[in-house]
Amino acid sequence: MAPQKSTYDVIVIGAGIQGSFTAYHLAQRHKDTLLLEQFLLPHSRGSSHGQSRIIRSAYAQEYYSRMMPESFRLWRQLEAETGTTLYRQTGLVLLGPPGEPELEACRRNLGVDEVLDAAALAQRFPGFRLQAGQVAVVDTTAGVLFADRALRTVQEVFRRHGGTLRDGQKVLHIEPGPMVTVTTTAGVYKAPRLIITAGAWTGAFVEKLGLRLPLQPLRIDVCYWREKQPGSASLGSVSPCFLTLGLSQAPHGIYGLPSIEYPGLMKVSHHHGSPIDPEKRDQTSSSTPGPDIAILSSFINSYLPGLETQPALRETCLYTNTPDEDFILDRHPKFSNIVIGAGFSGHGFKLAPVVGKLLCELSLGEEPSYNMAHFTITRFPGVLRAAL
Ligand SMILES: Cc1cc2nc3c(=O)[nH]c(=O)nc-3n(C[C@H](O)[C@H](O)[C@H](O)COP(=O)(O)OP(=O)(O)OC[C@H]3O[C@@H](n4cnc5c(N)ncnc54)[C@H](O)[C@@H]3O)c2cc1C
Ligand SMILES: O=C(O)[C@@H]1CCCCN1
Repeated sequence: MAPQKSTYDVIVIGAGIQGSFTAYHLAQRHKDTLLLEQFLLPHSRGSSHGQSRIIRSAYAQEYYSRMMPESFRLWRQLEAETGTTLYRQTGLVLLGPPGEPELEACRRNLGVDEVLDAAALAQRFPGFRLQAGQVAVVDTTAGVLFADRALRTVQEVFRRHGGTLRDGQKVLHIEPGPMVTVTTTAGVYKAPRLIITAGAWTGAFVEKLGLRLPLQPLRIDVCYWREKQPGSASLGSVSPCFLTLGLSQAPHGIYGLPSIEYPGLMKVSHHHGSPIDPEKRDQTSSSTPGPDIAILSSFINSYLPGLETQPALRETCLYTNTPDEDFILDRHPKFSNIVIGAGFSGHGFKLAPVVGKLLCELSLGEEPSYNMAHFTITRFPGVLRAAL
């Protein structure tokens, strides 16, 4: 057997959606790229699994909404390149109290004048019942990304462009230097550039490289609720995604997507979870309904009368949050040939094509295509440990 190749132009650690898109951009630019993943693919232990994610232009922060046209374009390009459907336009309803600052900022950034009241919303989307005094803003560009399929597709194209993907290899050690050495459970690899996109594991990882990043992994309970009338909230019906802003009973927001994963079951969950060590995620039981489920049940009872009020199914997923919920996309302050992409705080999937492009640009020493001020490591004080 020929000895395994061990030297590359770039090594990317973590084959979730961010690492996979980063590797895809690098390979498209003819960089000899190695993408390493600790688990056998596909897997459901990180943040990128499941069949659906929301994609929307509606963002309160202009620096994200400005990236969305390019992200939509790159998703379409991937669809065209592979002949695969990855996106379904459904629209998205943002709902909350009138004048709520985030809702207003989203409306402004969308360039939408219209604000719907309960009657207007019910006419457009019959499944929704707004509460008195609340309003809705509609993002017509929004829809659902077919997440598992998207991840598989981007990895396939990466390979087609000559990239190497090795799964079932956990990275154990990184030795910085002009040639970075990466030791895994199965081999030793070298490259002049390294990119770390290790999701919820990133904090522990970079700690060994002298960085204390404020990354908090959260365990998210994903809940599915049965349609009383089968098919009423399916992709084929007039059923949009939705997101609440500024509701007092759910300050982090409640969101939902039409029934996709499981016919007849609509996903409705909190945009929040409980702190967890990613290595111990299965040690906490999720079988007993907690207070968060009671809030969701009550929300469904009021706003989505077409659904039953007890969850039919619960799954788990991981967020990795930063304190300001903005991403970290930056070079290591001391080792500039090591780039870090982390802290996607539960909203990174839709932007992965642009994130991948930015991480690729940072790694190749190019001027990034967008203003990176909100994504720097140094916005957090005291991240560089004195010892290094
Ligand atoms: C329930 C839920 C709903 C969401 N909804 C939306 C949404 O609607 N819209 C949206 O835009 N975003 C959404 N997100 C967020 C989005 O899914 C994440 O931001 C995104 O998947 C993060 O991808 P990642 O590549 O950073 O992490 P991951 O997918 O976790 O990838 C990191 C990878 O690194 C690997 N790794 C870690 N350590 C090592 C090691 N030592 N060696 C080798 N490999 C390693 C891991 O195994 C993992 O595969 C949601 C997330 C969740 C959990
Ligand atoms: O990024 C998004 O669009 C969604 C919003 C709701 C929570 C999960 N992420």
